[in-house]
Amino acid sequence: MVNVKVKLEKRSYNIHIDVSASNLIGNFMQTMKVNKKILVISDTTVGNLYGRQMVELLVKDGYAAELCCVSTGEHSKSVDMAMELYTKAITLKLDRNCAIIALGGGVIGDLSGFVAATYLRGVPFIQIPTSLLAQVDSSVGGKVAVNHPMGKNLIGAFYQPRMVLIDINFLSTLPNRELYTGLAEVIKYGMIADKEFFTYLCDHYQQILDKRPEVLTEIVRRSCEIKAWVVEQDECESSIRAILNFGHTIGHAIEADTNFSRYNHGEAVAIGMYGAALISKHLNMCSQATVDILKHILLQFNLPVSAPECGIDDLFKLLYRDKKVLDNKITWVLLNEIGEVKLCNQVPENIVKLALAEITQSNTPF
Ligand SMILES: NC(=O)c1ccc[n+]([C@@H]2O[C@H](COP(=O)([O-])OP(=O)(O)OC[C@H]3O[C@@H](n4cnc5c(N)ncnc54)[C@H](O)[C@@H]3O)[C@@H](O)[C@H]2O)c1
Ligand SMILES: O=C(O)C(=O)C[C@@H](O)[C@H](O)[C@H](O)COP(=O)(O)O
Ligand SMILES: [Zn+2]
Repeated sequence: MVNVKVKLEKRSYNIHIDVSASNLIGNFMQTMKVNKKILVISDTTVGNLYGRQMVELLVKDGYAAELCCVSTGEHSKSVDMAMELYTKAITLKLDRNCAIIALGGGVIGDLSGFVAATYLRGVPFIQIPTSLLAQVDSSVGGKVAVNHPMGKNLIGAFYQPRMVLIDINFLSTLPNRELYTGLAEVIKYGMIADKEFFTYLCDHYQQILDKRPEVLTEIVRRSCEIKAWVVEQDECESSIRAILNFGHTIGHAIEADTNFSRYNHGEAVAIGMYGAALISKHLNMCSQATVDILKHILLQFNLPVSAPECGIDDLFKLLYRDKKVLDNKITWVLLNEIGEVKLCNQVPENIVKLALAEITQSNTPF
């Protein structure tokens, strides 16, 4: 078992990573000191694959676990769905010592975490991420949220889980498209913080695409380590945590502009990272060669680098819904070189529009 610790004083927790780690759920729950009643939230896809097995493991260890599945997909990350889950929690008479477990991808983690943070003003929350994206990113760090039709994650909180339990075996059933989307966030870690890790991804791309468990374990471990290192320094994003948003300013605008349905999160972030790299190059911060290396690995992992359905002006307006906008100025996460980014709130409009023009061209179909 690989363990990564997130050190946040009283809110510190462990990330346990292993093939078959979820079999130990009962043992880990004993250490949590929570009530025997547990609500497990999943989506219908993951619930059908792993929900019953998880509930049975918990029941075997004496827990009264109830599984509640919401429909699969980004549209479940809504206030309406949170309301349905509050109703479920009230009906089950969950009290403040009863845990909520998120069993699923980032949608389930963000939605369940939001419910856990707000139901009775906060109940214990455990993440069991099943998609690569959730294992490397969304289950760690405590950002929980639902979407508003006008923008991504606009209603949310910072609420840390008590534990993250990562079972690499879950990835065996993950569709390829969802593997690629998780890889977008993995590439992000290389770009923002670790050139050596970026090189590891380039060198092992075939083993990654073949889902070799030892290589997946390594990329999950290193990603969690980088995320923990950033979050420990700035839990509520008043400074350095913003680097985890590399590619997201444009990415979230693309998601909202296409009604959260054409591109999934990682795909939109892939286009957004390419857009941010183009802005960096136009500002002479990084070289064309650096932009090309990023584009190459994105394409190698079957990720898009353009969103031809989007219009420049629509995207430009949506950029201002970013949570990093202060005094009507966008804080951009820009690239110096692979492994090093910089925050910048002085990017001229014409440079942003130049990059938006490039990423809305349809020369690289997806
Ligand atoms: N809180 C954060 O820090 C953070 C970070 C990154 C992304 N996010 C959010 O996460 C969401 C995206 O997460 P996602 O990509 O996991 O999407 P998702 O939760 O929709 O999962 C993707 C798809 O994979 C399926 N799936 C998940 N695990 C599976 C498995 N083991 N086997 C078979 N199918 C499986 C799901 O049913 C779904 O169809 C977005 O809403 C994004 O904003 C949050
Ligand atoms: O944990 C963070 O901080 C991140 O920014 C991680 C992102 O990958 C993630 O998509 C996050 O949900 C974006 O947050 P937001 O604050 O821009 O909505
Ligand atoms: Zn993200």
